[in-house]
Amino acid sequence: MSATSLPISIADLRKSYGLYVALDDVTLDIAAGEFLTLLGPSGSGKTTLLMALAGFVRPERGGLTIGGQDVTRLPPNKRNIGVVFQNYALFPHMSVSGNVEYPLRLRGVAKAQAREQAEAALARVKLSGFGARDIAALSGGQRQRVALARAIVFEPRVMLMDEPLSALDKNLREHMQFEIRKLHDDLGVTTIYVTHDQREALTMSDRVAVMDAGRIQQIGAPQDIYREPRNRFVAEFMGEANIALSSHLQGPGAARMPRERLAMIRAENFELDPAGFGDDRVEVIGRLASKAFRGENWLLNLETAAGDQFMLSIAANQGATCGELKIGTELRAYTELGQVHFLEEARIK
Ligand SMILES: Nc1ncnc2c1ncn2[C@@H]1O[C@H](COP(=O)(O)OP(=O)(O)OP(=O)(O)O)[C@@H](O)[C@H]1O
Repeated sequence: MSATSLPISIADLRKSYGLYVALDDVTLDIAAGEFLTLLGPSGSGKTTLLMALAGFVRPERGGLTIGGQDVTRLPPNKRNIGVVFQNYALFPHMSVSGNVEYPLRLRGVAKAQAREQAEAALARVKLSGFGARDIAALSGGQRQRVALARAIVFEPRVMLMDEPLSALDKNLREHMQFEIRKLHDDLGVTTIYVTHDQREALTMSDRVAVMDAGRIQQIGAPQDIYREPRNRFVAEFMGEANIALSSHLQGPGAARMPRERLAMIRAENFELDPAGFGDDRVEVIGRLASKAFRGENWLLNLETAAGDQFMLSIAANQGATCGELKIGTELRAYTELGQVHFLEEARIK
């Protein structure tokens, strides 16, 4: 954690557009130096929350503090926050250094000093020597780096990033996920990152806040949220979740489950081979409705007599026979009681 990183506190923040409540009394504390991701579907309020923090959206009620200072009524340029948007928002008519120097020039930093700081920021994002280039002469990944350099050049206390990688192709996107995380770790600046990509959220974050309908449905470390989602919404938004009533599951393990609860089992926690399963065994019996080869795994869809659908993800190196399975075949899939997670009945309202 660097000396510049500060904690953020969001208390009962509310924002409506007409009758539509975009932020429904959001309360959230972010530790100094933390990397927190807001994850949620389109329209869940992620950008509105970020913009309220940046000062571009005015909440009707609630408060925001950064490092203990109340910033709720402070204009954006007084908040000392670095912002990176989806579409880079670079000035196309300025050079790379012109773009990176811009926030410093706005703050009245002298030209020579600004140039020096811009060079240092460009070096941080591995763009040393690119200063004189035109923005138009850069690749998407390089432009995103310029946007990052521009956001860090004035040593902000907080960084806000709104889907900064969504315009990039998959490989570059994955590479940049690590680069951004590394930059965060080097600078130690408190970061709030917005995405609707659950894998990106799991990869990058210290904690993830899952949002739906203007509310935080769950907040926690990536592994905890993935393993122990509290409700159906979070379970289904994070990975392949099979959800069924506990009374619809079979095997000796199922007999020891609480009754009439919603049970969640991740697709990758099923196996087709019973070897190694004992008295904790939980079974699902169903007909193969469809199958798909996805490179590292096979995805099998079973339909049970009770009408439940189960997706099984069978590792390709263990599922050599999956290719031969005929649609309509009855299959028995196995997991352990320890892999069954019980949900609260519904999403938090
Ligand atoms: N200026 C506005 N006027 C009216 N409604 C708005 C305005 N800005 C946002 N909204 C509405 O508020 C809700 C939340 O929007 P927001 O942009 O915060 O969602 P999001 O989770 O960031 O979505 P996305 O992933 O699509 O960017 C949406 O239903 C949106 O239509």
